[in-house]
Amino acid sequence: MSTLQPTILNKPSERVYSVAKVYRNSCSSMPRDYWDYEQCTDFNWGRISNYEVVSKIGRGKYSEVFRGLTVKENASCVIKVLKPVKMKKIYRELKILTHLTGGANIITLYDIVQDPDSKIPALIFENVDNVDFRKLYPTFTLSDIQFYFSQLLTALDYCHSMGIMHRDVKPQNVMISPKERKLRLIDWGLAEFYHPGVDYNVRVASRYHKGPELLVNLKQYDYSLDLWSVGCMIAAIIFQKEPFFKGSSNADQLVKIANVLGTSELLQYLNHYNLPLPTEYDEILGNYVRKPWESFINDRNKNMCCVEVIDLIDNLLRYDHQQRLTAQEAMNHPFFQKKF
Ligand SMILES: Nc1ncnc2c1ncn2[C@@H]1O[C@H](COP(=O)(O)OP(=O)(O)OP(=O)(O)O)[C@@H](O)[C@H]1O
Repeated sequence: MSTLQPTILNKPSERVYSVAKVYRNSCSSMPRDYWDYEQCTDFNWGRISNYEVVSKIGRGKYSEVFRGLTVKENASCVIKVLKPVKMKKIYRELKILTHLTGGANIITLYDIVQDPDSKIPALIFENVDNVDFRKLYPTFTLSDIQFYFSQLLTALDYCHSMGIMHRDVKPQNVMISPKERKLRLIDWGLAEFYHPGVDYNVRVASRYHKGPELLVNLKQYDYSLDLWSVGCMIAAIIFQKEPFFKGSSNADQLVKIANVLGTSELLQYLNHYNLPLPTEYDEILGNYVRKPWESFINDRNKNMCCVEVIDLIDNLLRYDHQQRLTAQEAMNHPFFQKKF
């Protein structure tokens, strides 16, 4: 076996100002090949001839996705053909998926195959008969929200416990088949291994679901980033405002957040971690007073706005990532205990 070189993947920053409240040593307690997707890249490749493309279902930034069939069993599957990106990113997604597959409500990875000529990898997944969230979410009762979000939080608690942050939680990445009452968290292409004190790239997640930490360039973020995105999803459904924070650019996204959570509270957050407000906000950030959640209640959504769900939203949509509920705390929140 060749000796592994030192790596920056788990190298803490010179100034460590924030570490995860939970599961901070999940990766360090595992052998190096668990998290080192740069130097430990042995995978069991399957045979591409075992799968057949049926029709196209989607096109993402990083892939083309097809509905497919397994040749032997004639069973349905999903084939995600990756676009040419850095091998490092591909290996990261493959490694993370091989660790997480089999976890509750995590999309199951059946196989990884490679086109023999182009060497382009394709991932073979279980199929979910997803109903588009724009059609599905408006039909949700509080009991449905309770059911599906406890499923989503279970998936997140599992990946966090395995030392992995998803970093792109949004409705488009949560497949739901209401007929089977099945939820699967998909798209692990931006997911990353968590190591305490490491500076991460803040250019992750999709604009409307980006946590404030990403928008203020706080690089030592952790699993709690995913809980912000969950908060955005729940708030959007409850208040019938999709998406809940609709920024027209990354900078405007933070302005939209400050408009609700307040400007002085944002400055307090930055102050707490001794970080400057990036200069791009100088001209655009107004002095907003925090809005009470009740101000989002109206005649159309009032039946959804129970005290417990508002309190859950309040405890997820916190500037300070360390003050947000963890996935496990969220699952134990009174909203999930209530009988509807
Ligand atoms: N297992 C699956 N079952 C059903 N549909 C799926 C499945 N996997 C992916 N899809 C569909 O394909 C789309 C793209 O998949 P995915 O998000 O994994 O690709 P991506 O290239 O990383 O996308 P993005 O640009 O949004 O990051 C999904 O939004 C979904 O509509």
